[in-house]
Amino acid sequence: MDFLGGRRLRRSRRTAWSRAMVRESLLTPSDLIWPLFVIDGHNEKTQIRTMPGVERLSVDLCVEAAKAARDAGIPALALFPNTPDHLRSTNGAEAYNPDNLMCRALSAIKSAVPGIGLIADVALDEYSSDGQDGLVRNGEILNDETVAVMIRSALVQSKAGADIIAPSDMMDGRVAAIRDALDGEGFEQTQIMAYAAKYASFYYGPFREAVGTGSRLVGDKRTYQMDYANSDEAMREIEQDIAEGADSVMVKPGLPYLDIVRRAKDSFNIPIYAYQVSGEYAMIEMAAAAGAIDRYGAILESLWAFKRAGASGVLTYYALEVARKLGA
Ligand SMILES: NCC(=O)CCC(=O)O
Ligand SMILES: [Mg+2]
Repeated sequence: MDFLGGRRLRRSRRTAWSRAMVRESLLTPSDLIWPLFVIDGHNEKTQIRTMPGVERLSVDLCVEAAKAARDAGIPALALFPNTPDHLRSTNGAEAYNPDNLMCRALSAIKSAVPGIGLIADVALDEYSSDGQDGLVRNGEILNDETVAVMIRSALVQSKAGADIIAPSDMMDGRVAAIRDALDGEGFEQTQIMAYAAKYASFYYGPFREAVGTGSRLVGDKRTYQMDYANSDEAMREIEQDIAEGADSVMVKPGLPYLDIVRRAKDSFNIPIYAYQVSGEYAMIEMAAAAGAIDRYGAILESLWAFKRAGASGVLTYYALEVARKLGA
């Protein structure tokens, strides 16, 4: 046969050893960040209907989960509290209660499992009775007033043991404001992982069930989260958060936004994380349960795609399962 230059590209794919030799990206346990949903109580776990296989855990069980994660080689956990209803309010004051669920989980894990990184989500949706990430006045999401509350929240979290503050709210100016406040209180070593390009996405549905905000949310988040039609704007958001002092940035959701991950990787010299969100998890689980796809094959393929796109790591509900299997 007369090939162009005689090249047979299949040659390198013929055997397992050769495929391994030419593989361009790797997936290891240290690429996986595990989100945990925290609830009140002791020895409590509750199911999340739309996230089969993921459970909300009381603080003592989060400590056990953290030990398992550490033993599997997972570098960090991302914590999300399901705040009891009676502690949610329009001003989100529970966000800066030093004894809130988030802070109790941070300090319990930090003292029992000091070797694992703790990422604390900062946004008001987990504490507000409106289900919005910011304070609401006459239907408007207030920017600067929200940032003032977030600063207080970030400080109590840092005192409780957070290693990384992760503002997920998309308010303007919050990275600089949090950096400034942390430095002023002696938390110069606390990192900021900015949810820099967070899209107003339909893929967050199951997460809202998990943290108990879905049923309260009135309207949507399109005045602060990004329009899924945009890519240039994501570069401006990332550039801004880096300028404000972010140590790393995040793109969210994950798989539908791999173009953003790749573009960010090519444009900025900073670690980029992607969040494989709850709706992505649910799609894989439900397709697999219906017999449509091979479950574990699809999971690995999805996680590898993030690495191929240039992500430094992935926040994924599959972290423990995959880290264990990769390490086995
Ligand atoms: N700050 C976290 C989210 O907003 C959603 C994540 C998910 O859907 O898994
Ligand atoms: Mg921004």
